[in-house]
This record gives sequence, C-alpha cells and structure tokens, in this order.
Amino acid sequence: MDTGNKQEGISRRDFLKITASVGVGLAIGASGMAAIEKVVSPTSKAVAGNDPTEDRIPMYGEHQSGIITPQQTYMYLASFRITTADRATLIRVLRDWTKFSDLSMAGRTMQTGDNPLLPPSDTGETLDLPASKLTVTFGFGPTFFSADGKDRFGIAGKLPRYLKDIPRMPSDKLDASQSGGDVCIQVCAEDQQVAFHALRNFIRLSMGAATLNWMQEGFISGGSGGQTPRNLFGFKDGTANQLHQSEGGYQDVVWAGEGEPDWMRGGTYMAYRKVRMFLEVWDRSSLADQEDTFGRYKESGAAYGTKGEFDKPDPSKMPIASHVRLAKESKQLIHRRGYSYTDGVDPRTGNVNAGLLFISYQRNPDEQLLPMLKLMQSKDALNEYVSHIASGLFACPGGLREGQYIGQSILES
Ligand SMILES: C=CC1=C(C)c2cc3[nH]c(cc4nc(cc5[nH]c(cc1n2)c(C)c5CCC(=O)O)C(CCC(=O)O)=C4C)c(C)c3C=C
Ligand SMILES: [Fe+2]
Repeated sequence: MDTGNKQEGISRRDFLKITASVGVGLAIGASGMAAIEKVVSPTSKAVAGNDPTEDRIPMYGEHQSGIITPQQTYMYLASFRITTADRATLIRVLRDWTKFSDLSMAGRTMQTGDNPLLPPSDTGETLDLPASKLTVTFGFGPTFFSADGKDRFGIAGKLPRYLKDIPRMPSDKLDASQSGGDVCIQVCAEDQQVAFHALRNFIRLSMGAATLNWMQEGFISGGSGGQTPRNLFGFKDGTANQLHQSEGGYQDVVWAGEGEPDWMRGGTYMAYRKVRMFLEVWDRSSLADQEDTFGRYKESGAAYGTKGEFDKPDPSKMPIASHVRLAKESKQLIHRRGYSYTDGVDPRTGNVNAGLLFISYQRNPDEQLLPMLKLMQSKDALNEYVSHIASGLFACPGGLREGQYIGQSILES
C-alpha cells in the first residue's frame, strides 16, 4: 500500500472552492482520500522499545480476519448507511476502507499532515502505538443489496442465500436506531485506542458517501493464559466454541457452503444481538439460581455433573430451562465471539446499563441460529435477567488478495 506516490497537496483556495461546491464533509473526505496513499512507515512510527509491526494479524488470506482470530480484548462494532447512490463513490469508499485497514493492521498510519491549511490526514492517536493485533471485519446487510425496492448499485441479484433481517422474536424489545444497517464493521484490538482510531478514520473516510447509524464498544476479560473470558454475570462465556475449533469444524460451522454466490466463498454470516443484562437483579439471586440458569458451575465453568470446563456436558443433568441445555437441544453449533458492554446509567431506574454484544458467525443462520434463538427466547431461564434490545445480520465476504478491495467481488463480478 505504501506506493510512494507523490500527491500534490491542495491549496486553501482550492479547498474553499471544493467546500463551496460539494459540501464540507465531502471535501474533508476527499483530502483524506488523497492522503491515504501517503503513509507513515513502521520505522518512522517506531518509538524507543516499541516495534509497531509486532502483534500484527495478517490482512490477506482465504477469510477475513476477526472471525476465527483469537478474541482481542477490545471491540468496536459500527453500522453504516450508504447515502450515495453513485456506484463509483461507493467503490471509492470501499477502496479507501480497504487501504486503511491494510495500513493500520500493519501498524502504520496515514501521514498526519503536510499541508497546514488542511486537517491532518490521520487523526494521530496511534502514532506511537503498535498494530496491537488489530483486525477489521466487514459485513453487508440486506439493504446494501437493495433498499426500499431499489437496486441502487445493480447488485440485488447478488444477495446471499440466507441474508435477511433476523425475524422478530417473542421477547424482543428492539430499538431500530441501534439495529441493522447497510455495512457493518467490526474492529478488534488489544489496545482500545488502536481500535477506536481505526473506526474513527473509517467514519472520516466515508464522509459524503455514508453515515454512521450506530456504534458499540465492547470488552472482554483479557488474560495471557488464553482462558475463556467471563461475562458480566461472572460465568465463562465461549467454552463450547472448543467443539468446532479445527479446520474441519470451522468448515462445518462457520464458512459459507454450497448454494451461495461465488463472493461468499470463504465468507460467513455475522449475527448480532445487543442483550441488556440486568446486573442488579442477577446480583441479588443465589449462586444456586445463577448456576441453574446456565446448567454450569460458576467458578469452574464445568457443566452440571462434570468437573472440568471442557468435560462433555450431559444435558439431562441440567435444569430443563437452563441456557446450555436449550442450546444443546437445538443440536446446532455456532461460533460465538461476543463482548461485554457498559452504557452508563439507565435514567429511569438508576441501574447500570450493561450487557452482552452477542456476536456469532455461522454458515447458515436459518439452520444454526434462528431455531436456537426462538427456543431460547421462549423457554430460557436466562430471560428473567436479560432483554434483547438490538439486532442485525450481515454477510461477510471471504478474504482478500493484495490489490483487491472489500466488496469488489460483489460489485464487479
Ligand atoms: C441464540 C444464541 C445465543 C444467545 C443470544 C446467547 C446469549 C447469552 N449467552 C450467555 C451466556 C452463556 N452462554 C453459554 C453457552 C451458549 N450460548 C449459546 C447461544 C446463545 N447465547 C450457545 C450456542 C452456547 C453453547 C452451548 C453448548 O453447546 O454448550 C454459556 C456457557 C459456556 C459456553 O459454552 O460459552 C454462557 C455462560 C449470556 C449471558 C447471554 C446473553 C446476555
Ligand atoms: Fe449463551
């Protein structure tokens, strides 16, 4: 990506002309775009004892990063609405997002500025920071392909097989302003500032072509030992992922299969549910009630009737309405990659607004996720303590080769 291209800076007079004719947003966006070719190389970014190329996750390959990548500690999830109807403008943004992903995952930044009359190309807050295992995962929602009956970009025919909004579930209390979207970007890193920097610059680069619908920030309990993170109810969350963590397992559970458009090869579906967790209610319930809710022991994470976290669960030993027993009854596997969130105080109750940004990846949401979700929403003991408040389903294309841009296989095949 570091092409070494010399781009001419634009003068303040040119800048004013552009803002007058196309609006400030687009002008700032355009200046960012020109400058994205100019990057600060890892060596010039390095500070004493800090190698910015360390902790890199490769950007190119069969699959996008951030799906089966071991979970980093911080995440931002953001949804965009494409506002441009112009295909070339859309392609320009997708190209810029891709270039920016490439350089920031490599621990580099855009040049902060060589024209004092313009805003710096890069916001600058990662100048001294390494790549921090940054990953960027793009997903496309149903409205990317067609919205309000309009085929804006001539891609309605490219809709993948299972992409649609998650149907309304019995106890949903969904907020439309926090749900869905044309494009979803999941950004994860070991340093929260690195993750935020990426998202912030994706927003900047999309000016004049897309707007931010919503964004969420999440965290998990870190730990160098690779332990399963604990959620805000204090339980290990993610244990059962172990059942499919092999090449064959990912093939069966995560990667899109037959009957999909070519661009979904190596891709998957990302399901998102924002689930509020009523911490105050939970904290007043007994340990026995808490453990009965999941059918697992709190401290060890072991399933009822077993000793170790990864011992094979016997659902018949768990309460009938327990969360894990119901998940097992669905006989399906999904790859969960959720994050906890906190959102300040609920002004109506004075309680903490917090919960789980449930994210799962699966090859067929109709078969794997929806029956499980229905079953849980109608019977799960967990429902006493949680409420689903936002939702989304996005199709994530397969990985990229160098030189390709995200979404190219949809727009140009
Ligand atoms: C429909 C999918 C699921 C939603 C929504 C969901 C919400 C949710 N889960 C927890 C906590 C735990 N979940 C656990 C296991 C588990 N959960 C799902 C699915 C959904 N969870 C599955 C498929 C499984 C695996 C079941 C299995 O095969 O064993 C566990 C146990 C440990 C583990 O395996 O991860 C916990 C704890 C919360 C708090 C929550 C919503 C807020
Ligand atoms: Fe769960």
